Amino acid sequence: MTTVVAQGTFDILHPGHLHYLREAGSMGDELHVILARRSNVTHKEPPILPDTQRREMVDALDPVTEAHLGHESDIFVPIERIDPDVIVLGHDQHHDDDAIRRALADRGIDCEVVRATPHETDEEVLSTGRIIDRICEQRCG
Ligand SMILES: Cc1cc2nc3c(=O)[nH]c(=O)nc-3n(C[C@H](O)[C@H](O)[C@H](O)COP(=O)(O)O)c2cc1C
Ligand SMILES: Nc1ncnc2c1ncn2[C@@H]1O[C@H](COP(=O)(O)OP(=O)(O)OP(=O)(O)O)[C@@H](O)[C@H]1O
Repeated sequence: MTTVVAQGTFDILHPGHLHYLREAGSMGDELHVILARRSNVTHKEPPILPDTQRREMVDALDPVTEAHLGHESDIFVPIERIDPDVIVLGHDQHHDDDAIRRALADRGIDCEVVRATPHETDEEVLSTGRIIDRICEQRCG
């Protein structure tokens, strides 16, 4: 049994999220997704939707075995509980792969860290931030 972890904000869902979760899911038997707590999203605009509703939506997606709300202060607490074989970082996530590998090793967690690929399509796929910009451009006076 191979357990895979994906993670992110997942505010307003779009096909880029599905691509990432399908790819992560294809790497194992179970896919657990950790959602960033609103209080920890400080590197960009905080999510519009509440933590519980973002978790509920991701939990309902086909590739996902279970979605979990992240820890408030220590991102390795859910990892210790889930005990994954693979952590899949998003293609554009700002995390330092080697720093995560070192932190896992320091805690005695034996887990691979890999990067997902970008979603390549002919049609433009907007990120959550760009969807919100588009709503503002088209719907706000
Ligand atoms: C291995 C791993 C575990 C994480 N666990 C948590 C967590 O428990 N709580 C949390 O608020 N954020 C957690 N995060 C951070 C977010 O899921 C997300 O990666 C971060 O907010 C960056 O957002 P981005 O998707 O815009 O890059 C974790 C990230 C990684 C790489
Ligand atoms: N177009 C895409 N292709 C592949 N993966 C994507 C794409 N968009 C988002 N993801 C992945 O989905 C996960 C969650 O993304 P997240 O919701 O944090 O950001 P986002 O959708 O890019 O929006 P934002 O504009 O808020 O950064 C991340 O791992 C991210 O890399």
